[in-house]
Amino acid sequence: MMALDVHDVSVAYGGGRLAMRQASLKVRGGSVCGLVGMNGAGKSTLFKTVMGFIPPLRGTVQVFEQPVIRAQKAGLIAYVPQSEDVDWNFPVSVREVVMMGRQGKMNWLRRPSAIDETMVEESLERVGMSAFAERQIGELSGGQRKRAFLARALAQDGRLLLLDEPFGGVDVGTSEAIISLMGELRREGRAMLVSTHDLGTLETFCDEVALIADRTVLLYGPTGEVLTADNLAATFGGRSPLHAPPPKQPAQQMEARP
Ligand SMILES: Nc1ncnc2c1ncn2[C@@H]1O[C@H](COP(=O)(O)OP(=O)(O)OP(=O)(O)O)[C@@H](O)[C@H]1O
Repeated sequence: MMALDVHDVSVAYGGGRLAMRQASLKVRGGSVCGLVGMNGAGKSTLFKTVMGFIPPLRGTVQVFEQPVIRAQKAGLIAYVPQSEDVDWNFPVSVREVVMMGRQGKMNWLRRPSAIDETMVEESLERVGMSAFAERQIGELSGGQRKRAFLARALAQDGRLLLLDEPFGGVDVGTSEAIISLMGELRREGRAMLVSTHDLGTLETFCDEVALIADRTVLLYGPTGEVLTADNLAATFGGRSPLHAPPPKQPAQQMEARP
């Protein structure tokens, strides 16, 4: 089943300039799609559109074959924000953050059930954060902060996970733990859209990659096919970060040498 189907979507903030134009992208259930592009290319805008924060001016977004609003209400979409988007001074413990993932599933009294409690404990355990459950979020390291918000997404039990730069500022151990967790989630049939600036690791965890440039999806498809020098040059404005630039001297000049 298609977990995410973005079809011909254009959006604008506050009715101004287009921040996303005619973008299309599909992500299957049980797969990971990497999202790469320069700063300002439109990755966060795509996330916000998929979460239903910005209504498209044109086009459609479907999550597990439902309109976004319905998918959100059903708790199908879980979001792991960029660290910059979180107020780390907010007085809340790790366990409380993870419990927030259960809110959509609680009754009107908002009192956690035994299932909610179990899901929270299991999620903390899965990301190796049980020992930090009572810690205030402002007192965590960068990697621990990521793990806490990953646990919140796990507790929510979403089927489409949006991870905004999960590898930003984390050490090798945490990066490996996140990649291994993504493998488990993929085997459970969940889908993931993962934005990253770390092109070197894309092939280790992505089934597919979407290249975002100039506020649209330039291209998406199987990782090996998409990550060519030409495609990366088109995405990063001729400055492909994976490959060295071509030699400056034209071939003819070299032939003329003795
Ligand atoms: N709140 C906003 N109001 C108006 N324009 C915005 C807003 N947020 C982003 N934009 C514009 O929309 C375009 C896409 O920005 P977006 O934040 O989606 O890029 P990004 O790929 O996530 O960049 P980064 O890698 O820097 O996070 C940019 O031209 C940006 O200036």
